[in-house]
Amino acid sequence: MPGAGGAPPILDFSRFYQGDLRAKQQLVKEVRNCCLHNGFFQITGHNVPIELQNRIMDWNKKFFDLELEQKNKINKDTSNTWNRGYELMKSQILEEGTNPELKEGFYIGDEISKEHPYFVNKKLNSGPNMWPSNDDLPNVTDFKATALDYYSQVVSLAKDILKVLALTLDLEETWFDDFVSGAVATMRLLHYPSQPPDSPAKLTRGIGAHTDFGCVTILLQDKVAGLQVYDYSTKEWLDVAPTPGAFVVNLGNLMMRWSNDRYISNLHRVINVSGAERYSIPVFFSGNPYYVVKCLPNCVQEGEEPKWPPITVEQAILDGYSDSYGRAERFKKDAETKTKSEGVQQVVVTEIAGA
Ligand SMILES: O=C(O)CCC(=O)C(=O)O
Ligand SMILES: [Fe+2]
Repeated sequence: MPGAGGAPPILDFSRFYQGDLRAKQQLVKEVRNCCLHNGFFQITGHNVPIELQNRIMDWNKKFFDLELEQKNKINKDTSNTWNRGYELMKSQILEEGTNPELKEGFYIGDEISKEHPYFVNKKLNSGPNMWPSNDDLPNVTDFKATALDYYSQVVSLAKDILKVLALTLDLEETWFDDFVSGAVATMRLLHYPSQPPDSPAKLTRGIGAHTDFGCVTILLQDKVAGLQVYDYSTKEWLDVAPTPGAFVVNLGNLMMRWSNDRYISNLHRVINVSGAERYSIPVFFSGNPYYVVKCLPNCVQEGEEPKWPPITVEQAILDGYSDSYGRAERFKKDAETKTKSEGVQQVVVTEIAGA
């Protein structure tokens, strides 16, 4: 039975679209098993064309092939947008005690205007997006069109996945509609350089062990492995081998809160010891920033207290980001202080993280 154990199984999502009720119920059952087991599954049979997946992955590689100086012109910290643009290597630490992560990123969201209420009110994910110039990245209009097409198709898939998730929780298929209406989502192009084989022991991560902050994440991997999911029953890290055309889907913290921890927002990480460059594209579906997520009535027994207090989507996401980027900032400051106090020019970061 898919979802009963081991690495995230591949489920055929076309059963959601086919109109065969028995097949759809079987899909719901398989998804529920995965949610209860480790909150991860993979899907094929979705409507996002493989050709579009390939095109956005090609652009991902082309973007990160630019010179650092070109990427830095659209650094996400140099604009008044939130979470849009280029993110330098080593700017985040998701796992306390590890080194700044060996990944660089590029954040893209809805192409909203400066008049949009989310931008005016500085709500989550405020745009507009930042794109390289055509001089730096020839044919950038195609990059932009491909990225936005991919983004909107994956966001639409996320909404279908939420319908299935509602059914797994014995709710109406439309239960998440208010949360979905006006939802924000963030797409992140990622590049992980290859790491030395002793990386796990040296506390070097492509991305440290973390859970995702939002509701559901839909991830596209290229051909290079490196993603691992934690298995609580065996206390082992399970590899999620890339499968052409498949998306990896995982539940985020909001889904865990809603279900009073019945569903798992699971730890995962990336350590790329493959010897090759790794690229991936997660799309984080956060939801309507104003929406308040609170324990579902059917996930709490009579007389039992919900494990989590209600929280707005916006607060939950902001907390997650500020923890992880704040940690990287503190790490840099500690490293500087240590450098000054010891009078040395270079800091061996692994020593500090392990200390
Ligand atoms: O690159 C991957 O495979 C995973 C990325 C991830 O977990 C994240 O960005 O939250
Ligand atoms: Fe993640």
